[in-house]
Amino acid sequence: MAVFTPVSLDDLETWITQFPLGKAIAVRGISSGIENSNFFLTTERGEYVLTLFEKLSFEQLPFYLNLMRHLAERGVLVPAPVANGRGEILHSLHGKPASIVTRLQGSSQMNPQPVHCAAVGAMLARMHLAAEDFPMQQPNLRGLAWWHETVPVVLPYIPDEAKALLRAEIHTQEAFAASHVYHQLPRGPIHADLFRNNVMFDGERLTGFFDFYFAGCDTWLFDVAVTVNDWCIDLDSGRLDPARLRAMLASYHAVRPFTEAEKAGWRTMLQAAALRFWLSRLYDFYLPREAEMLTPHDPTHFERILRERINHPAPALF
Ligand SMILES: Nc1ncnc2c1ncn2[C@@H]1O[C@H](COP(=O)(O)OP(=O)(O)O)[C@@H](O)[C@H]1O
Ligand SMILES: N[C@@H](CCOP(=O)(O)O)C(=O)O
Repeated sequence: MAVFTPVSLDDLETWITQFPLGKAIAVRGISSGIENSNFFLTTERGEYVLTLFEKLSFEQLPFYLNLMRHLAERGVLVPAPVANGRGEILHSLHGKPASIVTRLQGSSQMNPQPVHCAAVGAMLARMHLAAEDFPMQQPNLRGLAWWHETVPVVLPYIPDEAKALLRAEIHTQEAFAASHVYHQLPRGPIHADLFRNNVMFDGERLTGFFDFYFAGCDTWLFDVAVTVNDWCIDLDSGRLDPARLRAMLASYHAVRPFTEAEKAGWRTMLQAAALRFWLSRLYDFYLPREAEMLTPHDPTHFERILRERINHPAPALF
């Protein structure tokens, strides 16, 4: 939507010399960002994305940037942070934290077919496995603790039917999180927001996952459920699309087979993933941040998905 902090070629002339990228040739603001100031940057060495972080701090960013570097080094298709001569990947520009990452080719596939879902499923499984030995720890900051804190904040704003659903679902999720099955679920760093707008395709070829700024350590199954709830549904009804669902899960399973605990927890996890985004959308809708310039996402989309997952349980996992 905006570039909040402008950057010109003049601003980069000296700053860019710390990187092995040659001279900056062009810098162009990306209008679609909502959190940060993003720029397509052309240098003598190629195409990059420059980001000035408007909200995340110098303390918060190392987890995300190091995770991207760790994944890129292991062949997972994600933007690779560019290190300066001192090996640093987090920098400062105009007083804001800043990074340069490699530019992914292509564009987001907003009308995905089974072939796209299969590619996303396989890359997601590769990502989970590649992140297994990532040494940094950060919880999923939009996980159960945040849901617990946020439910009472949004409850006063929503209609009675929605209140009942929200109360019942948070109880379901608290019981699930305390269960034996839940504690057996494999975990590690996850993307946690792998929607269609956070993946690039060049035709049918997946070129990368990006926007890792909700990443954290949580169950792999939660990541799969978040992804399925966006990629494998009919957008109007929230209903699962059997062909896209099969394609995504089969290709994930072929790389990293689902465990028995994951099979047992699958349906509840699809509900958890719907609850997560219903809650954040309710929060942004009823309690917008000061000077928020954006039209908030529609919360009822995820309320519909949650009802759908409860009333028409998904097919069993492989
Ligand atoms: N590494 C990248 N390669 C190519 N395009 C990118 C890359 N990172 C961001 N973009 C582009 O910038 C846009 C905004 O990025 P995003 O991470 O969603 O910003 P914000 O965090 O500000 O919402 C994306 O929709 C995409 O078009
Ligand atoms: N995917 C979330 C919102 C997060 O925004 P993003 O553009 O950073 O992915 C939603 O749809 O509610």
